[in-house]
Formats: sequence, structure tokens, C-alpha cells
Amino acid sequence: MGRGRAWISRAQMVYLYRDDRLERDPMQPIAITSETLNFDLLAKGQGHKFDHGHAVVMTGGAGRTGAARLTGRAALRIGAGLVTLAVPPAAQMEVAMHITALMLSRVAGPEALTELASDKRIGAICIGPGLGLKPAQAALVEAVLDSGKPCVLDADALTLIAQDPALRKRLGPHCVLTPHAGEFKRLFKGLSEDDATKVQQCLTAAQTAGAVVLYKGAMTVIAHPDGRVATHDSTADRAAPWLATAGAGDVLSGMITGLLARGFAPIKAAQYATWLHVEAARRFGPGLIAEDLIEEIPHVFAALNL
Ligand SMILES: NC(=O)C1=CN([C@@H]2O[C@H](COP(=O)(O)OP(=O)(O)OC[C@H]3O[C@@H](n4cnc5c(N)ncnc54)[C@H](O)[C@@H]3O)[C@@H](O)[C@H]2O)[C@@H](O)CC1
Ligand SMILES: Nc1ncnc2c1ncn2[C@@H]1O[C@H](COP(=O)(O)OP(=O)(O)O)[C@@H](O)[C@H]1O
Repeated sequence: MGRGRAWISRAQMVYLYRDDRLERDPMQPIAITSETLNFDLLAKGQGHKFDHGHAVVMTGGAGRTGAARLTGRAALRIGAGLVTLAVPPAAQMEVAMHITALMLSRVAGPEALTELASDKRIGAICIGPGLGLKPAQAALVEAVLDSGKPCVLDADALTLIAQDPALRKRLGPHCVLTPHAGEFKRLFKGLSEDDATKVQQCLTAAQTAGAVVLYKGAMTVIAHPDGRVATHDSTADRAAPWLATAGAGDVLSGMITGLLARGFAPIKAAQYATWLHVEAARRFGPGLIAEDLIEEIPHVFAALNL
């Protein structure tokens, strides 16, 4: 075990969060850097797999499951003890043929998803990557939101929420929304066209939605409805242009979901995942595709002496 760490209890984790350097000046935008993060929080102490959290990722239908499979694998690599893909019946064979360490649960509709999410051991849910945009998928998003579990809402879930005020009303600070610029524009109409800076736009969005918003891009901004804002600058000496590749956002969602399952608070999960995501991209370098990001995570952890 790295640095001889003992098992860390949930109570100790709460203490460690309070000790986090990113918390010191909560109302000011804070730069997410290796100086402001406390990497000891990422260490995996002793315990069995359920002590490290169980994450669920909803997949899309047949022929559309790749994005959620990336998400699920990233959640496992970041240290969640177990990850289950919730799979519509028509996609069950496709997903089963592609996974090994990931588990599969057949989910025929919102009732089945509600039942799966009600398992007390499920600590986090991700929905959106490759999901689809039909009313049946909106009902799945509703089931996730009604579960009250920490969740990551990405890709098609964001588009569905943008189209449906009833879904928007169900958001809370336990939700992390991860829009790229196109999704941000759809979700927060008008906001992205005014003169406000990206920081102000993201903060207003978080306060409007009542949820944590991670506004993606080379400059990523993360805002909590209570006013906390953090920025991650991936330009200049932390440039990672190879992250502009299909599926990179699905991997980020998985990293956040895995950290949520491990017990990180939503804003912390978003901050740590953002730094690790760029770090993985920079370590891999040119030619990066989404799968490479996931396989680079262990090397990032090793370099951090975890
Ligand atoms: N391997 C896979 O199976 C992948 C599946 N994906 C899925 O494909 C579906 C569509 O995803 P899209 O992201 O294309 O979503 P959308 O089609 O909803 O959004 C893309 C649109 O937004 C505009 N846009 C503006 N700023 C943008 C920005 N910074 N980044 C990206 N687009 C921007 C684009 O011009 C484009 O018109 C989702 O279900 C998604 O999860 C993608 O995640 C890519 C990988
Ligand atoms: N030029 C860039 N520099 C740094 N990070 C980038 C750059 N382009 C994209 N990214 C990051 O890559 C990810 C892309 O996510 P997204 O646009 O949702 O892609 P996808 O939907 O294909 O998964 C985001 O985390 C974003 O911040």
C-alpha cells in the first residue's frame, strides 16, 4: 500500500475534505493546480470493494453503448470498488461482449433503474453519454434525479434537461452537470451570449440550475450554487489539445462518477477529475484517443505516489 496508509474511515474523509486547500477561500475563484489539490485524498486505503463505492452508468441502446462503456471503465480506473452498466435489453448482448471487469444490469425502463438505484450500496450514477433523446430516455433521467443519489449528467441528459423544465426542477447540489460549449448554450439560453466571463457565466448557471456545473473547454470552470468557483487552465504549460477527441468528455464523466462513488463531494469530484483528466492527456501526449486517457490513469496515480 502506498506510503503505508491505513484504512480511512468516512468520518476521517469528511475531516480531510475540510482540510482541503481548495476550501480555504470558498467564495473566490480558485485555480485548480497541483498546489491547491490534496492528492492524499485520492489514495485507496484498506477495505473491501464496497468500501470504495459502487457506481452505476446508464448506457444507450444497441449500437450506441461505446460512450457509456468509456464512462464506466473510467469510473473503475479512478478507484470505485464496483461499476455496473445499466443496459437496455436490446443492447445487452453488445455490452456483454465488450466488458470484463465492468458489471451489467439489465434495465428495461425507469422502474428498473429506480429499483437498481435504490440499492443502498450504489453511491453515484452517471447518465447521458450515448443515451439518446427520446421521451423514454427522458424518463430514465427523471428516475436518476428522483433517486436523490449523487449523479453526473452529461451529453444527451443535458439536452433532455434543456428541453424539459420538469427535469430541470429536479436538479440539486448533489448533481454535477458537465456541458461543453454547445450543451451550455442549449441549457442556459442567453447566458452564453452576454458579455459575462466564462467564470461568471458558469456561476450564474450553477445558481440557476441549483447544481454543480462543470463548463468544459481548454479553460474549465466549475461552480457550486453556493458561490464556490474553481478554474482549470489547460493552456500554455498545461496545454492538452489532444483532448479534443471524441469520447474525452465521456471519460471525464466517468472519472467524476467514480470519485463520487468513493465519497468525494460533488464539487471536489469535479475538481480532482478535471486535473487528473488533463494530467493523463499530457502524460500520453500526441495521438491520444479516449481509451488512452483511461489506461493512463494508473500512471498518473503512480507519479503521485499513491
Ligand atoms: N464513442 C462514442 O460512442 C461517443 C459518443 N458520443 C455521443 O454522441 C452524442 C452526441 O454528442 P455531441 O457532443 O456531438 O453532442 P451534440 O450533438 O449534442 O452537440 C454537438 C453540437 O454542439 C456544437 N458545439 C459547440 N461548442 C462545442 C464544443 N465545445 N464541443 C462540442 N460541440 C460543440 C457542435 O458544433 C455541434 O453542433 C452524445 O450521446 C454523446 O454521448 C460522444 O460523446 C463522442 C463519443
Ligand atoms: N483544446 C483543449 N484543451 C484542453 N482540454 C480540452 C480541449 N478540447 C477539449 N478539451 C476537454 O476534452 C473534453 C471534451 O469533452 P466533450 O466535448 O464532451 O467531448 P465528447 O462528447 O466527445 O466526449 C472536455 O473535458 C474538455 O474540457
